[in-house]
Amino acid sequence: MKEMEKINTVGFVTDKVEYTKNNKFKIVRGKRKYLSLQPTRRLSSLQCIVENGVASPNCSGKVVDVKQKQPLTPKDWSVSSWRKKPAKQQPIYPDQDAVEKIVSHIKHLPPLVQAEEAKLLRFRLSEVCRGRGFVLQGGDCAESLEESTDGVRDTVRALFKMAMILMWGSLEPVVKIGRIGGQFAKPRSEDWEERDGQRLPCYRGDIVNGAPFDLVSRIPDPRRMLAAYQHSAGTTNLVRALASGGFADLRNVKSWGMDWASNTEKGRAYLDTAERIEEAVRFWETCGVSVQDPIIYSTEVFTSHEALLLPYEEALCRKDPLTGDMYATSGAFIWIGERTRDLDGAHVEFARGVANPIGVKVGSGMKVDELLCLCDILNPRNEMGRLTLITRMGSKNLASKLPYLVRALKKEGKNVVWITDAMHGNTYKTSSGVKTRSWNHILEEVRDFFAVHRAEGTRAGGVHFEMTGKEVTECVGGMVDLKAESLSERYESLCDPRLNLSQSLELAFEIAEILKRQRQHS
Ligand SMILES: O=C[C@H](O)[C@H](O)COP(=O)(O)O
Ligand SMILES: C=C(OP(=O)(O)O)C(=O)O
Ligand SMILES: [Mn+2]
Repeated sequence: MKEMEKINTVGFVTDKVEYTKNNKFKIVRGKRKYLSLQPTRRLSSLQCIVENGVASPNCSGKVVDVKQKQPLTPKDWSVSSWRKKPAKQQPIYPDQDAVEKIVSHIKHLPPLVQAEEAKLLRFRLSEVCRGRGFVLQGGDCAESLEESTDGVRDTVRALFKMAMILMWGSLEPVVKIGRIGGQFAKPRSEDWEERDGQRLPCYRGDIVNGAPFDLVSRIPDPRRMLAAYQHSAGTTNLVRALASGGFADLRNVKSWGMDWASNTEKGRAYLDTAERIEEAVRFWETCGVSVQDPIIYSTEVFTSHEALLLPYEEALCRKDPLTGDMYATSGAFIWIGERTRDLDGAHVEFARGVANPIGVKVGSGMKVDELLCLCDILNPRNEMGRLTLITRMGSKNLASKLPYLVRALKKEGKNVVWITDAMHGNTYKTSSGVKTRSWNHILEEVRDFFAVHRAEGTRAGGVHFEMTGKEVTECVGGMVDLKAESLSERYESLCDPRLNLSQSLELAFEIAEILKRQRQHS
């Protein structure tokens, strides 16, 4: 048996391993050290990360000497333990038996994502937590069951373009997470909606009821859970297909839809950056790295949604045969919303038992003690990559409210990824009652988020947007200078206003600048 010092892995080396026959290896000393700054997706047969005695996702080597694994799913938890807790924001279905019938049916359907995808994302997020990489999470506020293939493709491609811009600025990997393939359930401020004297239940997302303002549409219908499952299956499949081949034509900046940029000096600077990205890709092609190479044309995009509708989430929990842990297979990443993050509530109870990477929205009312408790409940082993905190405080509040939280978590040594949702704290209604957000407020909140982390010596780990690849007219401002009067021209969102493609790209260029400055000063 040959002893080897250091095996290069995705980003780690094990101190010492022993080769056994058939290219299997065992860890002699379990300590891991970070080795490479450039995690790679392409692993050779002997490359592997060992965490908790379990080989990493994508690992084709085999660990023969595993340490006793501690289960990620706690013993005092079950897929239905949330039912004993108060569950906010759940629809009131007229026929509960029909709900349970659909739920039992979904329990027997294939998972939408594999545990391996959730594990891989957890690893990617652990890298961000260690200070390597940046998260880009984005997509619709509320997905539609009527969304077309083109709509999904446009959003994913918008995410790709934004990610390329951010990578250019940060020179770090960008972890792409779509609000896609399951973002169908919406928490609402009001239970009822009134129009012209008629009062109906509010719209709670296509998985619950229909958006049209009529009684039939607004009555919660459990069959929609099945429809949402099927739509999510198709969307997730499309996202995977795009991820494995959708990058190729994006090396041509002309296909980015950046006509809006050519009229101003700032816009021309963006175009210049875009052209430099194109040149960089061409340079590598000249060096012999083919565009057919997966490293150029393939990438990773993970699915995510708010785990709000608990009977549906329960129905899609599956045990990972490799580890025995339970995973929410409705999406790779799930989060708990601002309205349902009560410490003793059903949503926190559900999320604490699944082994996925999870997120929690953090509004300006979050108390330090409350957040520390959430960290303890949701990440009792304080593992990197498990917990992402998504601030959504609004441009008026973030600079004054976030520092206390960041400082307290740093002091307690809590391992979290901080990202900012610069949308939900910035919503307002125009004088004619249309929900909108201003591009300037969004950028302001992002800037403050970076500034707070810089001042506290912590890491701004990413951004979260409601956005689409279409040129909708839902948020005001940006270089296209969208005015409140124009919002009705193409307002398509089923719930909150999204950034359109040009507003999203413009924001990505601004964030890339921040990341670049940060890199140059570090
Ligand atoms: O997406 C988030 C919430 O569901 C949304 O902001 C709620 O909107 P409302 O305040 O109009 O109910
Ligand atoms: C409901 C959402 O946000 P929040 O919980 O932050 O209001 C959302 O992101 O869709
Ligand atoms: Mn929203």
